[in-house]
Amino acid sequence: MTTVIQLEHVRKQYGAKVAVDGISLQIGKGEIFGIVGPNGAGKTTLIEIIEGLRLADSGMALVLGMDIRKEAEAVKQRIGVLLQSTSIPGKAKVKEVLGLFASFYDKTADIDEISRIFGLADKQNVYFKSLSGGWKQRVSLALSLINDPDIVFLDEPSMGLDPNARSEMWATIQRLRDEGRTIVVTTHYMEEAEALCDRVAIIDSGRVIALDTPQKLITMLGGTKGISFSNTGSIKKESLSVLTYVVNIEWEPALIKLHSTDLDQTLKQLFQLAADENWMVRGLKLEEASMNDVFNKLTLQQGVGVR
Ligand SMILES: Nc1ncnc2c1ncn2[C@@H]1O[C@H](COP(=O)(O)OP(=O)(O)OP(=O)(O)O)[C@@H](O)[C@H]1O
Repeated sequence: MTTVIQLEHVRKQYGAKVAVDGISLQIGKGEIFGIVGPNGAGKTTLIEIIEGLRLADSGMALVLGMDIRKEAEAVKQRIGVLLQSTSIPGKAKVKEVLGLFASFYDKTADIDEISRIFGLADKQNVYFKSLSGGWKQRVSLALSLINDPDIVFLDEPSMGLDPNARSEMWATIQRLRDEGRTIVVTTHYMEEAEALCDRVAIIDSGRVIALDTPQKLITMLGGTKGISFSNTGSIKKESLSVLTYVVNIEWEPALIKLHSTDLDQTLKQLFQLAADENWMVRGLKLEEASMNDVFNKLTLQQGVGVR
């Protein structure tokens, strides 16, 4: 894997507040790399250091082999950044916005091709401010590619999008990755990190507290899995104590939910218990651990509340 972003002990402090506390990591060419973490974890500060918008106090950030401290302008020509729609002039038409942003760069992508990819061909003469949120987001994404960048930074790319538009956005981002670009995504949606990212770094209090593929993080740290079934009235709470792999029971009037460290063994024991006591397991649902569980477990372990 060719490394396109290399961070060594990057640190940034605002007064007494350490926002980024000695982060080292590598991001490879052609990966979708997710950065997640609670509010105030240091994500924006870290990303803006990599983009050359903020200066680290110490440490080294190499982007496409260039030291961001010394070659920020050269790096900016080769990266794309998803802008908030408020940073885009509303009184300009879509084609004018695309032309304006293209003029900032030495090398530009084919604007007609980009317009086609994002379905903007029919919107060229529409004023940016009159577009809906989803269309504005498409224009923002098109702008982040206007210089045909090697690395694209997407901060909350699907914020405010409906589920269809979100899936479409994910498919587009995956296509960009398949073209060999590197995508760095920050998100507060754990299902987005799980569905979209090849690797995810969980950041808390300025440090990387976990970094791996979503599946490995889930396997390593997800731990328990949920089994729920109807509380039919014929089940006694005390008898569930024979379920040896169950670490927690949520007992509600209509539903019983078991958290188990071994799904298969618990199912076997549950059906055995039902047969022994002559009741039925009705409305059975299995719940796999998710990135949400990983995030909550890790960030709560650090003693920080989550959003
Ligand atoms: N310009 C600044 N001056 C002073 N403190 C700052 C500045 N920017 C960020 N901070 C502080 O640094 C810490 C990290 O902030 P940062 O914005 O990087 O976190 P974040 O993970 O992006 O948060 P969020 O998810 O809320 O956007 C926070 O405590 C924040 O208050």
